[in-house]
Amino acid sequence: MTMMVAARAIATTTARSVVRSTRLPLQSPLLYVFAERKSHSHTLLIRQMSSEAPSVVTRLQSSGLFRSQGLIGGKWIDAYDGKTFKVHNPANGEVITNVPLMGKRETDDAISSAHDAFKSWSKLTAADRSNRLRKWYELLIAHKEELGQLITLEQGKPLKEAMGEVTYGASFIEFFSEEAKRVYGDIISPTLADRRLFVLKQPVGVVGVITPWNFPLAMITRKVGPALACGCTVVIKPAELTPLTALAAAELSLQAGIPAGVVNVVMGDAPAVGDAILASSQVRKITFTGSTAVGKKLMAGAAGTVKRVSLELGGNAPCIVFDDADVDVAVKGAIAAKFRNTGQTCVCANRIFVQEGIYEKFADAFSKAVQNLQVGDGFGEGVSLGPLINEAAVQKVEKFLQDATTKGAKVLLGGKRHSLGMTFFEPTVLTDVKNDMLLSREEIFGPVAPLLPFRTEEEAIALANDTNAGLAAYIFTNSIQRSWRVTEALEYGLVGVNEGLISTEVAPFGGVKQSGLGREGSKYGLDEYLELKYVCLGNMGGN
Ligand SMILES: NC(=O)c1ccc[n+]([C@@H]2O[C@H](COP(=O)([O-])OP(=O)(O)OC[C@H]3O[C@@H](n4cnc5c(N)ncnc54)[C@H](O)[C@@H]3O)[C@@H](O)[C@H]2O)c1
Ligand SMILES: O=CCCC(=O)O
Repeated sequence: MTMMVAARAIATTTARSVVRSTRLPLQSPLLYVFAERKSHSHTLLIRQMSSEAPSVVTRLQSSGLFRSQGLIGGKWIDAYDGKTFKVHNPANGEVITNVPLMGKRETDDAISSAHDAFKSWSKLTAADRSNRLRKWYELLIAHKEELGQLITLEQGKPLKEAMGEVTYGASFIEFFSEEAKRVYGDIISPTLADRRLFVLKQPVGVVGVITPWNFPLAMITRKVGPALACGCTVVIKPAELTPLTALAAAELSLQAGIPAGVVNVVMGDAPAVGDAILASSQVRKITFTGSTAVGKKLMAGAAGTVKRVSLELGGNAPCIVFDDADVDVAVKGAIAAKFRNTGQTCVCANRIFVQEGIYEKFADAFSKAVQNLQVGDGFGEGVSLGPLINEAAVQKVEKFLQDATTKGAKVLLGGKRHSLGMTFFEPTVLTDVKNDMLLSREEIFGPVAPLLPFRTEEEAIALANDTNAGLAAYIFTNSIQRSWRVTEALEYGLVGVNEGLISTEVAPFGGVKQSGLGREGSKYGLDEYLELKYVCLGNMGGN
């Protein structure tokens, strides 16, 4: 089918594809490696949530996980001046609750609590810390449904995907409960006979943890798991758009026997909280996930007290489909890499490069698969794309689309706000995109898939690397030689070969260039929270 015919066929089915559907999109690859495998009880839960959405908050309240205060030194606290801010449901704009608008004073107290707690937490045996982390993991899993509901409520992602995030987020606590027991030092061969040389590994101290809204649980646990495993204590500042999941997870940490003060949560005035964390010499490390712009500010701010810094920043992932690829595999992988969390993921495919020989075939198959993505309230049955997080996010997508179409890109599917209103956006496919358009230079963070044609392998590599970002990249090819050649040439921290969803707790996650510093998850994730202390034991020939 030619591109024009494909576009017409797609246009006639667009309306059907974007309304709330009662049909489960079994053929959709989006439902989900990260989501739980479908089960009968799971489907029932989604139906129930769909028809009883207003009672979600009541149900969460009765579970004890609906917390709407900050946590400082084990106590649930309002802002000292009583100020609050509203947390909204992005699917309908309703206010879920008010939470304290905290600033410098509350943050300073949270830091003091974490500093006090560090003295005893860091002295526990690794086995003791491990057991408490294990208990926390078990509680997170035991409350997967409530936590999933909370994520859908404040972040908007489909419930099935939200529960997948709980499993994924909890996996970091489980993994690091085990790694806690594997922090080893070293013995170095001495250069002088009467000396013995050792390397001790010790926790860095109090850690400031600043996280984004797109994964309200997993971005916290990926940092707090290794921090606590090493003996550090934390002050968490979750995103103001999604603080409720963080507070529920913190409540479960207390229930797991993690002592008061080890985990603290403050939120409200982000720059005031951030500045207090940066200014404190008691905070020895800051770990941040979020935009590159804020990451740069924090990195500069950390210089004042020479804190260690880990940064997980924005991406601009290329997804390269070579003409020797299996089209079905490439379509499935590209859909998963693009549309997870409605395109609001740092590792989302931002530019889909397709080799000339396969371009039309891929565009056609890809667009047909995108039509099957069901847009709707995350509590709705069969929904695979929720709303964007807020109006600003929609306006950014619109601006990028306008720039692209003005410069010659063509809309093959979607391209505008969804008829559901609010911040829902149609899943969109663009063809004839160029690498110098705005949406190829910056993260789209929305459900827009730009297809960019290329001729040769060298050209694809050059285009893919032509960005300041370097987080995730994806390639689709059936040639093992090409997969290695291209993987080695890509300036990225993660590469998926014939796979669009690659994040896991057991592998290192992080970017190069302006996508960040450091790695999270895996055995390497521990190093970010450990100081090396070299010890020279002298006079070994004496008494
Ligand atoms: N590399 C990764 O692992 C990864 C993972 C998820 C998201 N991200 C990136 O996060 C971005 C989306 O998240 P976002 O919009 O929440 O990012 P953001 O940078 O706006 O906010 C992230 C966090 O920083 C806080 N913040 C903002 N200004 C601050 C300041 N002056 N001082 C201290 N804290 C401040 C926010 O309140 C929030 O908690 C995207 O760029 C995405 O790529 C990266
Ligand atoms: O948005 C970034 C995190 C997503 C992931 O962990 O795969």
